[in-house]
Amino acid sequence: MSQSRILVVEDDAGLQEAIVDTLLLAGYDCLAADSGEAALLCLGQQAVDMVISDIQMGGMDGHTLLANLKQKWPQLPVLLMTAYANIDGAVRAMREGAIDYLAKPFSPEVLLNQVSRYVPPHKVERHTPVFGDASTGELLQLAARVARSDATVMISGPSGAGKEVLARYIHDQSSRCDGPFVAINCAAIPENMLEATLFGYEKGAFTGAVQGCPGKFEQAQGGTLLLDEITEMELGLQAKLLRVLQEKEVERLGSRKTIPLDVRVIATSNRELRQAVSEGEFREDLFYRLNVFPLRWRPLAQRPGDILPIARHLLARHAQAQGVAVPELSPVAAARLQAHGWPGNVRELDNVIQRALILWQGGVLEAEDLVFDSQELDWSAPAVPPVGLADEVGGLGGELRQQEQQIILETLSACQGSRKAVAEQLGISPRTLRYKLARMREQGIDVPG
Ligand SMILES: Nc1ncnc2c1ncn2[C@@H]1O[C@H](COP(=O)(O)OP(=O)(O)OP(=O)(O)O)[C@@H](O)[C@H]1O
Repeated sequence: MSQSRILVVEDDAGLQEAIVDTLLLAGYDCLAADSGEAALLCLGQQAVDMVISDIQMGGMDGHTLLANLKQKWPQLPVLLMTAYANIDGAVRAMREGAIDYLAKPFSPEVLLNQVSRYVPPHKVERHTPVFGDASTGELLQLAARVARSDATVMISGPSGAGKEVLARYIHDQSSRCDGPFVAINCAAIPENMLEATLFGYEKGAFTGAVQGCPGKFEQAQGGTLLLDEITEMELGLQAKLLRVLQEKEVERLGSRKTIPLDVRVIATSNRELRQAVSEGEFREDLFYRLNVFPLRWRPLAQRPGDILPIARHLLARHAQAQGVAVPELSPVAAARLQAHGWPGNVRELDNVIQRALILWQGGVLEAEDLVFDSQELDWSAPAVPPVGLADEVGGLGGELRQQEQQIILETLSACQGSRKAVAEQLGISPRTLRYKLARMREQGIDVPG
């Protein structure tokens, strides 16, 4: 989400500073000008989402500025400020197209109240996932239909395929789109903190809980909660989650008060959920509760029509962020991208594109600019890894990791792919093993399913 930007036009330096500080504290981005002329100059260089302007200023006054703004940027909301004695002028300005006015003096709350009616501090960007493959088009159509209901959705697919992107799309397509979208990665939060993070806690609920805090469920009220990598949740907590989903209410840790919930839940997993159930790692009742509408993101290589549109989208995004022109892909580079196996899916493609932009020397982006994750691991290759990758793959750390990965692969093969047996044999938790396997896949290592 990006911040909304507001231009404050006020010739009283003290008041200008106070308004800018209030808006910055509330999360807005601000520009300031001390005259109508300076405001127009500023708008010629940077886009803003709203203008707040004084009416009485030396030189160009607020009315003339408003007329100029309406001519050049008719959709731009303009809020005017005026002294009590000049309310008539403010009423005239509203007829001329100002959205509203503030009578001076006003409190910070009144200012924020007025501003937030037209522009929220953070702009919610709604994107349709980029695609070109007919099968992805069908999946997105289905997702948009499911979005209209309040059904719980379970998104499965390999790591980096875009599960979170799809979850966000469902939220954006639903009637909850103006509500919050809250994501929590169940694998990234230490097990002992996950419950408190999900359900919230009251002051004193545990050592260190110096003040009460709402959980992710409460934060997602009126919106959507994404439970990413749900299979990483331990069984005890799964039972509590099931209860919350069934009762549609939550109790913060250390509290008896139940809080009714209006939250749509989307869960994701890069594991085969049925297998996790059959291995006793995932509760069957929770599986059925979450799996009301299953959606499956296929690996990138199985939707080849998506590869080039997503690659071009990522090229444009990263080139724009770096302030460089967006390069075209040469036909050979495009064919290389199309031919690659993408074990790390879109995340791997993103890495390849970012690396390509580092190597790119202008003109068309050539096949030589593409360094695939699997090349990076090719220790016999004499090529020097690109800047920034050397620490990642070289040195003692890289060698040890390579050995560890080799051991994991050998044990996997000896245990005929049983993750449980491998974890036991290597003396690590199944969760740690899954994390390591996911990292290996991201690096392009072919991990047997
Ligand atoms: N269709 C798409 N269009 C644009 N960007 C995409 C698309 N799919 C994935 N991405 C980008 O690829 C990256 C990985 O996507 P995402 O985090 O949604 O994957 P994931 O399946 O949730 O991965 P994990 O299982 O590892 O959490 C993100 O940077 C995301 O923006």
